[in-house]
Amino acid sequence: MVVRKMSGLLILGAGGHGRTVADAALMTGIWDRIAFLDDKEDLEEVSGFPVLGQFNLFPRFLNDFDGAFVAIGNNDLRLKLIIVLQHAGFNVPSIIHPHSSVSKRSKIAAGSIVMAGAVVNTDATIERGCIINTCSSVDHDCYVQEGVHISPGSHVGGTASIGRCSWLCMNSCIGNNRKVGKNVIVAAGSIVIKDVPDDVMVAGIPAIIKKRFGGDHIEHENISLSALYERI
Ligand SMILES: CC(=O)SCCNC(=O)CCNC(=O)[C@H](O)C(C)(C)COP(=O)(O)OP(=O)(O)OC[C@H]1O[C@@H](n2cnc3c(N)ncnc32)[C@H](O)[C@@H]1OP(=O)(O)O
Repeated sequence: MVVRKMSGLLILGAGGHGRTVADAALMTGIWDRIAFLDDKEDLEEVSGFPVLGQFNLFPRFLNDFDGAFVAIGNNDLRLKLIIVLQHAGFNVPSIIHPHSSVSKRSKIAAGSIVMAGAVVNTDATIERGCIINTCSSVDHDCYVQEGVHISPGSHVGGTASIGRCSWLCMNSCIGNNRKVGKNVIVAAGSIVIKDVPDDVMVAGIPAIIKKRFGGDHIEHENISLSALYERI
């Protein structure tokens, strides 16, 4: 008889996104024991899964779980926490929902999730800590940098690139070959037909710049674990 090894997954963030991550993880058949950490006080259980304490307790659980995953919607914070976990020695997996379609020729990096109904096409790269949310698509040869969230129903045409920590809100579209900068928000339902610079919010059809942000990017890899943790 073949006995399949199952594993425990610790999820940081017990909100709606966290519970969706738990669901996807269980659906893969790779994980069979889920527990959460969450900074909400006195939370002991969500959807039948235990909440073991607040985020800062994570080092305690290094030997109790085979993987740890960050399920926080804020792109910058999600990426920082993933880096903290990796520096602390945790295995941070990627999670691919079995009802998504992910090309064998694509790359899905650590801490990224591809949700149900999503498509990642051939030779696309999804870097660390991205959310490829429900029924979205990232087409051939795209490059999606770290910490990006592609919201439900959004589509990225072939050979486009999306910069670090950008957020494509629901039902937005990025034209093929377009470059979207870092720390960009593309508002819901917008269609991007021209390249978008860093640190802006764009909206509409065609999408135009509506807001400009400060541009406070942190080079995460170059700062120490303690410095990173202080920033969280
Ligand atoms: C599983 C899940 O649930 S994943 C979560 C998915 N969530 C989403 O996709 C969030 C969707 N929310 C949006 O798209 C919001 O509109 C946001 C986040 C972009 C709003 O950003 P804000 O900074 O609050 O924008 P604000 O309301 O100040 O609007 C600024 C300007 O953009 C315009 N604008 C905002 N959103 C849109 C939009 N979707 N389409 C067109 N124009 C828009 C406003 O009309 C305003 O224009 P004006 O300056 O000419 O008057």
